[in-house]
Order: sequence, then structure tokens, then C-alpha cells
Amino acid sequence: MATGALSQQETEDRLRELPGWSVTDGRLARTYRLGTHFAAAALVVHVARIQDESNHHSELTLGYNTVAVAVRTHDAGGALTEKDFALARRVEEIAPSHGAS
Ligand SMILES: C[C@H](O)[C@H](O)[C@H]1CNC2=NC(N)=NC(=O)C2=N1
Repeated sequence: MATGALSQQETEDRLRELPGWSVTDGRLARTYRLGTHFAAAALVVHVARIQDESNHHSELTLGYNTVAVAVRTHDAGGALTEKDFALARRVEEIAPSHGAS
């Protein structure tokens, strides 16, 4: 997958397909809310596995019934790349199975 920095327009186009996600402090980010703290912890583990599989790792913060995901590409000087959006789409696919919203 290409790891070049996305332009502002490319970033906006991709964000439109990912409701709930935003660019915050230069990172592609979303916070999920879950029914229980344990469910939130399970989502963290699932996302961690996806990240290892794809060798792309976000900041992953377990809060009180929340999970915050924030990612950028260090290998591209901290820019947003296709890898960040691919990870976000994968997380979106599995989050509902944990009751995340
Ligand atoms: C060598 C290895 O591919 C790199 O260190 C990977 C690992 N995980 C990564 N994760 C993220 N978010 N950005 C990167 O640039 C990155 N690089």
C-alpha cells in the first residue's frame, strides 16, 4: 500500500466515507462508546490484533467505557496516508460486533 502523504482534498474525500472520524491534532481519530468497561477492553484487544496483522499501530486509549483510536503514519513523517484510512475502515468493520457506537 502506498504510504505517501495524502493531500487535503484526498483526506477530506476519505473522511466523508467515515462518519464519526475526524482529523484531530494531525491524527485520524475516533472515540467509541461501549456498554461496559470490559467490552471496551475487548475492543482494544481486537484492534491491537488488527494492528499487528497490518503492521500499522494507532494510539489506543482505554477510558471509562470508551476506546479512543488515533493514528498517523510515522514512516511518512507523521502525515496521514492510505494506511491510516485502511486501519480506520477495518476498525469500523469490527466495532459494531462489540456493541461500540
Ligand atoms: C517497520 C514498521 O513497518 C514500521 O515501524 C511501522 C509499524 N507501525 C506503524 N504504525 C503507524 N501508525 N505508523 C507507522 O509509520 C508505522 N510503521
